Amino acid sequence: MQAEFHHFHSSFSFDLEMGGVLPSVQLAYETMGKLNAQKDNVVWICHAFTGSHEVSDWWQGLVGSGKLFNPENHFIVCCNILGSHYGSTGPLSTNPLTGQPYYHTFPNVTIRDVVNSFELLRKDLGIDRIKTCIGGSLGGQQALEWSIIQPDLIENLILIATNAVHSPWGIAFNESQRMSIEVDPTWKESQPKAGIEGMKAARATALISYRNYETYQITQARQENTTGESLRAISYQRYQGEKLAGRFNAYSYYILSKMMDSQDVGRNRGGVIKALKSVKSKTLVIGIKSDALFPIVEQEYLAKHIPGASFQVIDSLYGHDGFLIESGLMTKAIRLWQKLLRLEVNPMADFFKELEIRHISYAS
Ligand SMILES: CC(=O)SCCNC(=O)CCNC(=O)[C@H](O)C(C)(C)COP(=O)(O)OP(=O)(O)OC[C@H]1O[C@@H](n2cnc3c(N)ncnc32)[C@H](O)[C@@H]1OP(=O)(O)O
Ligand SMILES: N[C@@H](CCO)C(=O)O
Repeated sequence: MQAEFHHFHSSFSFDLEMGGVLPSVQLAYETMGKLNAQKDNVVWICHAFTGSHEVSDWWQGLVGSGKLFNPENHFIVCCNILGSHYGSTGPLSTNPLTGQPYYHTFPNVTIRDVVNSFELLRKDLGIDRIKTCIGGSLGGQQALEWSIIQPDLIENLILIATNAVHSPWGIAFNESQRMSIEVDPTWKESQPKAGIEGMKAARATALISYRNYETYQITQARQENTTGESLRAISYQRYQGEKLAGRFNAYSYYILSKMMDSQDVGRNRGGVIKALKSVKSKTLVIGIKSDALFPIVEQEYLAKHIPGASFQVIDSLYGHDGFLIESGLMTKAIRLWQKLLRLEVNPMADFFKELEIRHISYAS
């Protein structure tokens, strides 16, 4: 079944959490399958940092005919997030008030703003209930936030390699990447490629956090009797920067890294634990053992405080990026959870008693 691409447009001004305003909003989104008569087959997939709404492309292992999310049974929706590069309102869009691209004037957008923009699209599509909402990393931050903003909307929530509050470690990585962009002399300019060399360096730094020591040992092993520029890890870092520069812009990179930093589900809600306790969705949390950026202690924390949540760990050579790559393991984990839900079994209670000490130290 073919993916369909659409644009939603709202000509109303859209207020942002940090005080900015977008005079109008456009959202690019992909759908697969059809909304059924009962309107109970919606799967909403939230994409990550440099991803796009083209989930049929970047998550082929999970989405498609015969896959876990099958358009023959499900109505699958994935929406490009505000501030991104792929067709939703972002820094390269024209500001209708000035007739010029936003560039540096694009306002800060938080995870909550993204969820509020999804709400516009959801209502336009006539969706009253989401059967399953799933996301990894920045996408998981959106899915979690949505389940808190609208506690009766999402029946099943799947959070992968994500967190409730973005950590000082994660913020430090993001700030270091923004610093790389800022020192690019073209960053001050107002043109689509401003800061692009800085963004290449930022991506190379980010890659280190998306993978880990072991990944590089195996995929970029030193060859015997080589040194200098021919060391594999050197050309790999440079190639990855070039590759992203071919499909993204530095303004979006900057804005979306700040969006990731904004994640704190407890903000103005009486704290993180209170916010997590308000989640009513049946929840599966998946952590990746080798994730250096969103370490599994963050997913343990989610699963401990979201009522009735299940928790599964998968092993991957790819660290954090495993959520984009390990389709087989994620499918297995989700199918097992679906089976346990049918049997009404939650094997988590004893597990969390054992982890109590670690959670206390993480929360304090
Ligand atoms: C239009 C769009 O693509 S947007 C939607 C898709 N993108 C997203 O959703 C964003 C998230 N995706 C990603 O971050 C990545 O694509 C991932 C994590 C899924 C996979 O990462 P990849 O970069 O493909 O994997 P990996 O780290 O194995 O690198 C492979 C690439 O590096 C190259 N490479 C590997 N080692 C080296 C080296 N030593 N020197 C130079 N190049 C190298 C490979 O030739 C390969 O190049 P190619 O991508 O042009 O084929
Ligand atoms: N590789 C991912 C990592 C962020 O989760 C991306 O570029 O979106």
